[in-house]
Amino acid sequence: MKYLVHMDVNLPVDMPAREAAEIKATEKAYSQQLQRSGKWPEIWRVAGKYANYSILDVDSHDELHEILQNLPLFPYMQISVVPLAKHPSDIK
Ligand SMILES: O=C(O)C[C@H]1C=CC(=O)O1
Repeated sequence: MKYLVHMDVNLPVDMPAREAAEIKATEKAYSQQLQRSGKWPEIWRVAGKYANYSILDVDSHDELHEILQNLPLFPYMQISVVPLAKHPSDIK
């Protein structure tokens, strides 16, 4: 099951720089582990914003929720999810 996920990050302005750097590094490792596993096949930066559009490919709504909830930046994100169905004109 594929989902288009929009993540908009808003770190508190008073978060210490070291804490912000640590959380971003942990987030990157978590994201890259999921990319290697095939569950997070696409991630794109929204130009000019601390936001991304991603494709996640998982087995269930529950698995998607688990992955998103475990994002280290989850407490600082606005997330929206669009479930994707196959388009009838897709030739693949
Ligand atoms: O930078 C972001 O868009 C937020 C987050 C999502 C994956 C990752 O490595 O960081």
